[in-house]
Formats: sequence, C-alpha cells, structure tokens
Amino acid sequence: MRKVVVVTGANSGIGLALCQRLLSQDDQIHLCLACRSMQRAEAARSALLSSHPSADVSIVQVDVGSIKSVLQGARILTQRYKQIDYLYLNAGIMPNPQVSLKAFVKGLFSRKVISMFATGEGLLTQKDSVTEDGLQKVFETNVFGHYILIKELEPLLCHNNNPSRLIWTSSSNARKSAFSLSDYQHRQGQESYSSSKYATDLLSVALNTHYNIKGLYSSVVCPGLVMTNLTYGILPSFFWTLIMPVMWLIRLFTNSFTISPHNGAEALVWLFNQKPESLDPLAKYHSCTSGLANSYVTPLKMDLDDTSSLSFYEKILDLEKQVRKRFVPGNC
Ligand SMILES: NC(=O)C1=CN([C@@H]2O[C@H](COP(=O)(O)OP(=O)(O)OC[C@H]3O[C@@H](n4cnc5c(N)ncnc54)[C@H](OP(=O)(O)O)[C@@H]3O)[C@@H](O)[C@H]2O)C=CC1
Ligand SMILES: CC(C)=CCC[C@@H](C)[C@H]1CC[C@H]2C3=C(CC[C@]12C)[C@@]1(C)CCC(=O)C[C@@H]1CC3
Repeated sequence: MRKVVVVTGANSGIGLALCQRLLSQDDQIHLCLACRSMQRAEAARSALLSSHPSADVSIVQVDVGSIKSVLQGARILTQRYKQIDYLYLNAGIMPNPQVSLKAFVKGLFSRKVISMFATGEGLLTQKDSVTEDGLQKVFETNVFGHYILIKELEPLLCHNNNPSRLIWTSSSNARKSAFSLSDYQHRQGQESYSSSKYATDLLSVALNTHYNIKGLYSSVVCPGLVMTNLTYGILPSFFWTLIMPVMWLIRLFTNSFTISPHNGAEALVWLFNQKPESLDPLAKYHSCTSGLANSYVTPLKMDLDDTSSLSFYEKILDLEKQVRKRFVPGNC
C-alpha cells in the first residue's frame, strides 16, 4: 500500500520543497497537495511531475482560513482515502509585517544579537484582521483551521496498528510572552504570528497527550530563516538580495539561517523517517545549516509544560463547540 501524505500550503516555499524532497526519497508515496488556490496547486503539481514523472500526486482545495472550506476539503479527503499516514500542517501567514529598525539596531549592539537573528524576537509586529468565521485570521490560518482539519480526518488518522503522524511547521519566533490564554487568538496585541506559533506548540503537546493512545503522533518543526513568499513579504526581495553576503556571514554564528526552502525542509523530511515513539513530544525539531552549508536537525526543548498545553486545549475544545454549532449539516 502506498503511504498517503497530505501537505497543506504545498504550492510554494517550504511546503513545495518538502514535496520535492519526499518524492526524491520515495516515489512510491501518494502525495496530496492541500492548497487554497487550485491554480497554484496545479502549477505545483506540474512542477513536481516534471522532476518526478512517475509520481502519484493529487490536489485538494483547502483554505485553512475558512472553516467551510476545511470541512469541504476534509469531506473530499475522507471519500478519497481510507488512511492518511502523514499530515503536514504547513500552511501559514504573517500579514502586514513591520520590522522595528530601532529594536534591530539596539539588538545589534546587545548580547542577544545571535538570538535576535535566530528568532527575530522583538523585531516584528503584524496587523491582523477578522475572518468571515469571526476569528482572528492568523490564529485561524496557522492554528485553528488546521485543528479542525485534524478533527475531521480523525477516522483516517487514528489507527493503532499503523501510527499516523502530524507534523506542524512552527517557528523559532513562537514566544510564550506573546501568547496569553485569556486572549489566545491574539485579538489585542501586535504579535499574532509569534502567538499563533506558540499556540501551535501547545496544541501539538496536547494532541500527543490525547491521541498517542489512538495511534496518532504530533511533532513540531522550526525550518529556520528561509527565503520564501513569507519572508519576501517582510522586506522586499532586492533588500534580501543585497544582504545575502551578510546572511552567509551570519551563518558562521547561527545555524538557523537555512535560507533555501530545500534546507528549511530538512527537519520535516527527517521526521518522516523517524519512528514516532522515539520522538520527544516536548521538543521542537529545528532544521539547521552550518557555515559550510551542511544541513542537519537539532531537537530543542520547548518553553512550555503539559499543564499550559492542556489549559489551551480546553479553550480550543470550547471554541470548536461554538464554531460547529454554526456548521451543523445543512447549514454549511
Ligand atoms: N520562511 C520562514 O523563514 C519561516 C516559515 N515558517 C513557516 O513555514 C510555513 C510555510 O511558509 P513559507 O514556505 O515560508 O511561506 P510561503 O508563503 O511560501 O508558503 C505558505 C504556504 O501556505 C499557504 N497558505 C497561506 N494561507 C493559506 C490558507 N488560508 N489556506 C491554505 N493555504 C494557505 C500559501 O498558499 P498561497 O500560495 O495560496 O498563499 C503557501 O502555499 C508557514 O507556516 C510559516 O509560518 C516558519 C519559520 C520560518
Ligand atoms: C542583516 C539581516 C539578516 C537583516 C534582517 C533582519 C530581520 C528582518 C530578520 C532577522 C531575523 C529574521 C527572522 C524572521 C524574519 C526576518 C528577521 C526578523 C522570522 C521571524 C520569519 C518567520 C519565522 O517564522 C521565523 C524567522 C526568525 C528570524
């Protein structure tokens, strides 16, 4: 039986590089690109097939920023497959990012300079908005839409005899101080991205607590700093091109400048090859690239505990109940 691998946000950046790498490693898998734009998904499928002509690649429309679309996409996946072996929860956004030049210059002359480059801590703010579902857009896209997708696909993911895997693209930008349980959607602040990635980490831990017994395992990854549409949205591409020599130099001091989507996907591919029972649910698996451009994976303990992850999970369950009331069959 072919292993079924579903990847959200598969049409560009890290998601697309992951698909290329998975097919290079094993062209017997069935790969399903879960994307919001069918046109961009078709283009990605063509690119994958041109480098792997015998590959088995399908597409499904899923906009993780819309509950209606997630429910429709999950329905199609449920009709199409009996089991999903790997679900990569990779789609993500950072809308309207602003870099604080003041914080950057201050950080350059502080002892935290290396960690500033590795995490972007304190440098970025975003302007979030509210979706048609009445949820914060960054939270719904990066976290909650994916959570609903998992719940809808539960029968395909929970098989004791053959464990299935959830692999989230989180970030080193996930930060406890940006997250608050009383405002877990981050309605109030301006660090919705950091908050959503911390929420991702909490959710992954809670999912392990609840689902390992049913044969479902969740892991989180940090791909490092990767040049993708997301980063080109932070600063224009000419800026990144200009400072590329500086970026290679910074690589001598931090292993988090993976830069290419191929390198950024390192930990996502590595996890594909690991036995889930051997993984640490409290670790984030970082894609790293050395000064000599060698890629490797480093697990680092996350700044969280079981109690906070379970408290967040209760909030998510409550929100799920509220949202589902609006989507009873016939209503959607
Ligand atoms: N680049 C970096 O340095 C880092 C990235 N990450 C994370 O990596 C992940 C991938 O991002 P990256 O490859 O960098 O950036 P890209 O913008 O290239 O990829 C993001 C992907 O997510 C998709 N997407 C966005 N919103 C939705 C939605 N509502 N429904 C379905 N798909 C959606 C995009 O589709 P579309 O083309 O239609 O917009 C695109 O395919 C994200 O979760 C990001 O937060 C984490 C750490 C660092
Ligand atoms: C000289 C130089 C490299 C300047 C760029 C400064 C900043 C714009 C970057 C420094 C660290 C970067 C970073 C990210 C965005 C750009 C920086 C703040 C991310 C937040 C992008 C998205 C993530 O998920 C994590 C990244 C961490 C590092």
